[in-house]
This record gives sequence, structure tokens and C-alpha cells, in this order.
Amino acid sequence: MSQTDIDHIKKIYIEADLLYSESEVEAAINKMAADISAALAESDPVIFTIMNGGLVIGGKLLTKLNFPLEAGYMHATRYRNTTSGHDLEWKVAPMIDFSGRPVLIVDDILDEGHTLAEIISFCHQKGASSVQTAVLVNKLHDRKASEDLKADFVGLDVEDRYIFGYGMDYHGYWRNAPGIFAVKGK
Ligand SMILES: O=P(O)(O)OC[C@H]1O[C@H](OP(=O)(O)OP(=O)(O)O)[C@H](O)[C@@H]1O
Ligand code: HPA
Repeated sequence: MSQTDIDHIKKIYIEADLLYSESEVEAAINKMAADISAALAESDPVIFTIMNGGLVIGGKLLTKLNFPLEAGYMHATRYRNTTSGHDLEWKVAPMIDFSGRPVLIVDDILDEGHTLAEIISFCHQKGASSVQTAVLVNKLHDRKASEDLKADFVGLDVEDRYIFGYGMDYHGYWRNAPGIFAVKGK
């Protein structure tokens, strides 16, 4: 990246609005972990993190789930480091056989929901006994892929703006931002 581009990326962070501080996000993750444990502890689930955005929430959740489970990842992308969605592109399929087992999909954000809807249908096709979803953030708007599309476990609701931090990127950057931020003017 050129210096001008990096300067732009720095400016995005400096000017962004903080929606949830690190401690607020951590509290939400603790609550998600407790709810997931209560629901899944006895069911021998397979937990798949969706890369790349799920990287932070997947890792943070896993060590708080104190019961037997298998963990893996899938990589699918719809935004490809831009700020608007396209068709879903599969990059890495799951490597753990989950047929006949409950699956929990973990991702950073449920925005329009096309990504989760496709992944849920893929897991059913491949024989999961049940498919549940956990997202750190649900974006509030009326553009969901279908009206009844909701995640089973949600950390926080966010307003209808472009957000980054805790795994969510702005043009590939700031997945590492320690809080949930909204881009100024977006
Ligand atoms: O609800 P949707 O409108 O489908 O958007 C949500 C998806 O978009 C992001 O992934 P992205 O395609 O940006 O890839 P990334 O995980 O590599 O950032 C995010 O991680 C979700 O998987
Ligand atoms: O608001 C967003 N931020 C980052 N990644 C995303 N993927 C879908 N929506 C978003």
C-alpha cells in the first residue's frame, strides 16, 4: 500500500465513532459463551468459525466453552475487502466431517445475511443434525436476505452503518481494532 493509502486507513480509525468499547464487547462475548454452553454442552458439537471476519470472535469464544467440542473453520467471502456485498465465494471448505452432528457457525457480523444463509444451507445439505449460528454483531435494518433470518446467539446490535473492529475490516484493515467502530459518514 502507498503512504497515501495508509494515511487514509489511519484517518478512518481516528475519525471513527466508537459504538462499543473493548470492555463492553468482552462482556457481550462472556454472555454469548454462557448461552452457548447452556445450549450445547451436552451435544458434542462441531464449531466452525467463518474466516476471515470470525477470526477474533471465534478465538475469544472457544476458550470460554468448557465442554467437549471440535473446532474448525470455513472460508467464504462476499465483500472481498470492499464495503458492499457480491456473490458468495468459497475459499476453503470445512475439513471436519460433521454429518449427523450439531454444528455451530461463528461469524463476526450478520449484515444482509446472505453469507450465513448460504452456509446454513450448505451444512444442512452435508448432513448436519442441526445448524445454529452465533454472531458478535447483528446489524439493524430491513434488508435481511429473508425476514426470518436471525442468529441464535447475538452479542450486540449495531446501527445501520459500516463498522469495523473485533475481526470486521475496513478494506482489509482494522480487524485488530479493540472495540466496535463505525466509519465516519458511512
Ligand atoms: O450478512 P452479509 O451481508 O452476508 O455479510 C456478512 C459477512 O461479510 C463479512 O465477510 P466478508 O465477505 O467481508 O469476508 P471477510 O470475512 O474475509 O471479511 C463478514 O465476515 C460476514 O461473513
Ligand atoms: O459493516 C460491516 N463491516 C465489516 N464487514 C462487513 N461485512 C458485512 N457488513 C460489514
